[in-house]
Amino acid sequence: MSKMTPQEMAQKIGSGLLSFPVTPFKADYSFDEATYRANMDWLCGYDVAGLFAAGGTGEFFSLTPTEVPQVVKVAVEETKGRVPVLAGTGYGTAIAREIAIGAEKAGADGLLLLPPYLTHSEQDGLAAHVEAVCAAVKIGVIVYNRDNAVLQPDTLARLVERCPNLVGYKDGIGDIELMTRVYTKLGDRLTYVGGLPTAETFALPYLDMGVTTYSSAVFNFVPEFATNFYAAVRKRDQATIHAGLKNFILPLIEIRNRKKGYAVSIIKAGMKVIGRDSGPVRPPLTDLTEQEIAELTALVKKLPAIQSSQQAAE
Ligand SMILES: O=C([O-])C(=O)C[C@H](O)[C@@H](O)C(=O)[O-]
Repeated sequence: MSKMTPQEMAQKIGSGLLSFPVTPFKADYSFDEATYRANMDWLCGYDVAGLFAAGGTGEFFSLTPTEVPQVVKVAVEETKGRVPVLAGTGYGTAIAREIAIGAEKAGADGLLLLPPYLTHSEQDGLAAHVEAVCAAVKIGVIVYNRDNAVLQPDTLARLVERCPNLVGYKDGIGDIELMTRVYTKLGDRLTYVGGLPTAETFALPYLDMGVTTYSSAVFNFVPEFATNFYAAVRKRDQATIHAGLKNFILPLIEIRNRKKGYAVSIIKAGMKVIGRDSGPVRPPLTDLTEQEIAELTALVKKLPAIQSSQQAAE
């Protein structure tokens, strides 16, 4: 199957909800390919515009540069062309290029460029880093503003002139002024993705800043809720959005905020809650306690009642 052009990829992912699947591990922390395949096949049955293999929720930061293309290859095989598969890449320029090339060879339709490792840098250094990764592949690249990787609008404007395959911008910072300046400067040259932890929280205000989609981690284990919520955001259905935030997202965030790293660990716990146990998180993350899993179970069990009451209200 011919690969999507960067522009086709950008248009597709900007049109719908984005899935960031967990990467299942066995008890010995090795990649659990069979569970990953089962999860991929199941999630492809829902209305998603893209699937990001080995992203943040996929514990990119705990995978080796060799594992990432292996995970991507399985995702590409299992989605069978039903959904575009994008791959995480990152760390320093040399490793980011290596992973990007490997992911493209594995069949990825695009890349999400996560921040460099540890060091902070100036705009011209970040720009050279992004340009080097874009130049290494033909597929589309989405840059991820987050932590030590903050590209300013003028830098982005220079980059899109030099990198035709730079087609997306993911916001992981939550700075409204910066997001507004980026969108005002770059307009429809880029597709914009909301990428803050538990992205549903910010989806409606971000939509008014030109951010038409977001990375939904909870989609992993409550796909009906996540797709209904996204549909409500696109319709600006305030009642459904605020009910979903009040009854599910905000109580989930209360558990998520108890420990560092729980933004990913709680998603793995959610997989256990729905009977798709995807194993432990790899260190340095820690898993939820049994008590916290019981709280999450109670939250998930209430969802059907919430959704049916919303449908009744419509
Ligand atoms: O790689 C990433 O940025 C993510 O996995 C982001 C998450 O999906 C985040 O948006 C969330 O927790 O909803």
